[in-house]
Amino acid sequence: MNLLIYKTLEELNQDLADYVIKIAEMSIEENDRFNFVLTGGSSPKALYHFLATEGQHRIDWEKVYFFFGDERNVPADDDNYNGLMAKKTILDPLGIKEDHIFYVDTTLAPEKAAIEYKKAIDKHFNGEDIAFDLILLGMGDDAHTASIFPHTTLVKDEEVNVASVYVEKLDTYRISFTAPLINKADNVAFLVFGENKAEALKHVIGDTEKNVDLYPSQLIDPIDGKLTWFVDEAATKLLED
Ligand SMILES: O=C1O[C@H](COP(=O)(O)O)[C@@H](O)[C@H](O)[C@H]1O
Repeated sequence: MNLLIYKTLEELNQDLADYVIKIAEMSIEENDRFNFVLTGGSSPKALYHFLATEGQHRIDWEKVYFFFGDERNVPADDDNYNGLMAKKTILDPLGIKEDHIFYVDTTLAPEKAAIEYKKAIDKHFNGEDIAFDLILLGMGDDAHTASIFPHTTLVKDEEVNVASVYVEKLDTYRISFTAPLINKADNVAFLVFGENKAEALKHVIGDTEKNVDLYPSQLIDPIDGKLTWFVDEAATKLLED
């Protein structure tokens, strides 16, 4: 595990954008495509804007396929739909074609949406091992990542899959990659900043004994891939040296 700590958000996003571009270049050189899983929520907006502006001419974006590590069970035109946030901040600005974007179909019931999403992934990988080139993840202040929330069925899900999950504290369904699917990726990067994430980060990174039911982000540990944390100083405030 590699922990990178930044003084400012600008430095963090600049470095993370460079890291995304570097992995994209390597993937395109090796496989002529880059399979990139986006994270949702509010944290990645500035990074996506950065990639769509400063990163615009640095790689061939036509060779990039975009996926979502989790989705909220809301219509595609709802502001909470992760796909809409990505559409506005990175996909439309870069002119990404629809057939390179794998949105979660929330017109379907959550369970069916998850099944169909996994089917679309299987089809894209065409029998090859499903190892994404890069999965970006955020982390909530309750230590959830993707939509693997504390004390939910997803914490114990051992299948390499996309699953639907009922999140009691939000009284809503989510559709999410399982931890085993995330852990098959070649590269996983967490983007975490802000003082409100400090308590969760302290446990996720700092605890010697794991409690994944309470801190689901502890489940992320790529089997053969690399895990990198991009965090700001505020989020590391409670970490011991
Ligand atoms: O609900 C979600 O939350 C996490 C963290 O979001 P943030 O707003 O604190 O950045 C996010 O990673 C996940 O994709 C999203 O659906």
